Amino acid sequence: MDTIFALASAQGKAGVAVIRLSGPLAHPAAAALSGAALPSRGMRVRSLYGKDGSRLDDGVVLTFQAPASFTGEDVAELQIHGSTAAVNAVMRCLADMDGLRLADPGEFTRRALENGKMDLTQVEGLADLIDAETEAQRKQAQIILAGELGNLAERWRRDLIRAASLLEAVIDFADEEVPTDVTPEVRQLITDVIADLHREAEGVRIAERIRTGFEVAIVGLPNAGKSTLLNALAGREAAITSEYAGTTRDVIEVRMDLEGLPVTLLDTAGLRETDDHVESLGIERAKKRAEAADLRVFLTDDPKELGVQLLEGDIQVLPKSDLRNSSDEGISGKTGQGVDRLISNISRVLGNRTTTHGIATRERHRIALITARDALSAAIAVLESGPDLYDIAAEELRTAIRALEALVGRIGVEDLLDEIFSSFCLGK
Ligand SMILES: Nc1nc2c(ncn2[C@@H]2O[C@H](COP(=O)(O)OP(=O)(O)OP(=O)(O)O)[C@@H](O)[C@H]2O)c(=O)[nH]1
Ligand SMILES: [K+]
Ligand SMILES: [Mg+2]
Repeated sequence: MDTIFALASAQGKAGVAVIRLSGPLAHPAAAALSGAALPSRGMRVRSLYGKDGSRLDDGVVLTFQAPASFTGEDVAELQIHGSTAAVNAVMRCLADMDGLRLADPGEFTRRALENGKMDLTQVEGLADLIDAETEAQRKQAQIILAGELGNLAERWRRDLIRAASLLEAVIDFADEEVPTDVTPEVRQLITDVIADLHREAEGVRIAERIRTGFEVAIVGLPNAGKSTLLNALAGREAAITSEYAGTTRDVIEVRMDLEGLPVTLLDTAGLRETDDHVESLGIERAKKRAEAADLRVFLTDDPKELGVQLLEGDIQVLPKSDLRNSSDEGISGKTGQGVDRLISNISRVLGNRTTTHGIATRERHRIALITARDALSAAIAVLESGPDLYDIAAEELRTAIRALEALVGRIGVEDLLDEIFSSFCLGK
């Protein structure tokens, strides 16, 4: 096994940079750099030296002993000054050592997976945590990273293995008297797992939104003030505004952290009949994106004049409140009036939806869950037909068990790994 190394902290200037080494030569390499032996686990303040004996930098050297490390291998971490030149000097020195090479993206985590330090869902949770920008994303990622989906899958798997072995027992003793009828227990075990799988699969859509962000479209007539509102929400001039009706054509996206929820705001072309070819293309886009969005904010006095229907949860606000008599109604992107209220309305609507989801977060999870669920439903149907078909029911159970094993990466992971790790940054 190669010993790998990489910059574990971000590129660029910083107070401290962390270079991580993992593998059989991690400790000897760190010792060679620091000019003296290191404890098998511990922390030392050391100067680091190049091959020619010149001092490269001072730092802290941490050693972790296999299997008690992130990767499960011997690991060393060099905490040095976060200077591009110092990092480069130390990295060059490591690259020159026999048996050491630069890690591929995600390779530390891949080793952790291979050494059983985490399952596949936890690897995904780690990737999500590193990508997390909002509170909701952080919390969701940490639940998965803690292994809760893996624990659930393990519990389902145990129940299904028990159900399968009860069936096998009946099959094996087909010609003899079976002491008790096992089907009620088998059916109970299976239906309980089906209910759990169903609930988790249903929750993925929302969890996926927390991961990737909710889309909120601003919709209205031309000149309603949509782009001005977008800019007020974004706190910057993301979209062109002007007194000309039909200014916005392309959909303009602004990513925001809305009270902890990741939201992509969409500014769209004003809806109207038009002979302008380009504008009508923009209006087509506006309609499509607004329809697909998780939530629509209608900036209008009357949704009917837009020819659209308000769906449950959609928000209607009266435009240009600064030009109206009653001051507490409506919104003004120009003065900022009502903008905070709109933000809390959006996050309340989206927040209400996020309370229902479970632990599974990805389309990959959903596919594994429904594959298992459908196999179990088939097993239940077959069970009704009596003992002759128990072997078919048992086969359906094994299909479900395999799907759960794939979920946590116990089987069939190789083809998935490259895809998952391609999203990892170097040094992770
Ligand atoms: N008084 C007032 N004027 C506004 C407000 N919002 C926008 N305006 C003005 O109304 C005009 C249109 O604003 P935009 O933000 O470009 O409107 P829009 O809905 O994006 O227009 P299109 O992209 O053409 O559909 C501009 O002259 C803005 O300065 C507001 O809240 N109050
Ligand atoms: K305009
Ligand atoms: Mg506009």
